[in-house]
Amino acid sequence: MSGIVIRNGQVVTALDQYVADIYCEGGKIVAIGENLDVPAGTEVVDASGQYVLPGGIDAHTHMELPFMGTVSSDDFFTGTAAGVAGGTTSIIDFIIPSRNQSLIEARDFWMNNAKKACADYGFHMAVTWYGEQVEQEMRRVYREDGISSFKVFMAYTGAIGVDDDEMIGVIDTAADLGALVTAHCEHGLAVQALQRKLVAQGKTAPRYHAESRPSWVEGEATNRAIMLARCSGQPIYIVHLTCKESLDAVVRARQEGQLVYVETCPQYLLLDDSVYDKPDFEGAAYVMSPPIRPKGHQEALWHALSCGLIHHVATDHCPFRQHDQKVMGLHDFTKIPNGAAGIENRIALMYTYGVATGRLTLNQLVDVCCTQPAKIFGLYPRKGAIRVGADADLFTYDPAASSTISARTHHQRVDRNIFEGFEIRGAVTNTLVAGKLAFTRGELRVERGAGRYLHRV
Ligand SMILES: NC(=O)NCCC(=O)O
Ligand SMILES: [Zn+2]
Ligand SMILES: [Zn+2]
Repeated sequence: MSGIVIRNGQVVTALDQYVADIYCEGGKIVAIGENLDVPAGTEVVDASGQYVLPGGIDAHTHMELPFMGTVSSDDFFTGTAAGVAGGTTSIIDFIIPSRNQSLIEARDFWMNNAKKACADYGFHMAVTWYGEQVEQEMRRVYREDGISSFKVFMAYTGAIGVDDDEMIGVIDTAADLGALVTAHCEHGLAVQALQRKLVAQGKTAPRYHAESRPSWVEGEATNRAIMLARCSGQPIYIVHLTCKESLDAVVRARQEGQLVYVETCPQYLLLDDSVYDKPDFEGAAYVMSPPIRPKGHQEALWHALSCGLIHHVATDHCPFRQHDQKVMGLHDFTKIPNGAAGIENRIALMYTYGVATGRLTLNQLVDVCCTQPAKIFGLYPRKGAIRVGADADLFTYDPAASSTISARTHHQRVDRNIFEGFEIRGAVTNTLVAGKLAFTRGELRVERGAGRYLHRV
């Protein structure tokens, strides 16, 4: 099998930066060094003046998710392809059974959908109800499918949300398995009460989505999730953390010696809640849960990221088209499908607004976008590393390029981009997935179904 060599790039890992060639064959990194001798016929990528990073991992995506009466608009193929265009080569998506549905039945449905992915994929298993059957099925997916992380929603009460009693059951079973519990933290009943009051007052526009889910509603649930994990002596992973109140809860727990992993997303770092005041229902594009926060929270998140309190920047990629999906909530914000796209822009945004502004080092960017998710979710050092024997998932980044984000030019299958008009410094120039050039000079060369399932035990 002929290989591929990336020549003369500045190789950047979570720890190092050095100039080297990287030779890949059979889907793996085979050699790293200066002026490597490679077999005749080897494809050459010239990365002079560019960075070479480990393929990005996005541990929070929702491809073709059935949700709020519709289905998220990127499927596993289009969503992973958009990720590849942005330097992301692996995702961890969520299997989300409906309440009372068998976890095994849901697993089969999601596994079948994901076969079309063009980049590697794993799954967290959401647990949306709890009992003896669920406990047995958690054990089964851990054993059979290497699903080593479970997710609970403290929001979405009456749909996929769980109560505290159910959450304790999930934490205890996960503890017994040595698996990690991840939590969406918002007080579900408080949100519902606020929604009812706002709608009764005729406050039905997208802005009221944010008002129905204030930061303290998230902060309370974050604190409670941490406390419930502590009762079982377990770590916990907080997904899409957005606000100071939640950070306070995390800091308290960390000071007391509890391991709390934290994830945030670019939208919470870069946008403020003025987006909900856009005219003509455009604020609906930003309806996601938790919502975009008022000014002030973003700086606190950047600080937490730069000092290592936040481990992973994921996207919560969950796109819904404006014209036929978001519009379902035109007269009632509670019916706007929650979610937005982001997988394609994550790394470029973190480079532009993190590294280029001096808030993050390049090594930190690699850490939070590539290495930490691999370590936390059982993929390291196969993923998240540039070393001999690791998967040949890599991308090159040209710091001299520039562009502007737009829904007109992105690959995500959605008609809005919540970062529309954002200036970008640098560009992803080549992405290798398992040693194959899947994106080069602006052209996607992805193969439907080429992605491999990631067993994580
Ligand atoms: N975040 C969001 O609004 N939609 C996707 C589901 C979730 O992560 O809560
Ligand atoms: Zn969530
Ligand atoms: Zn999500």
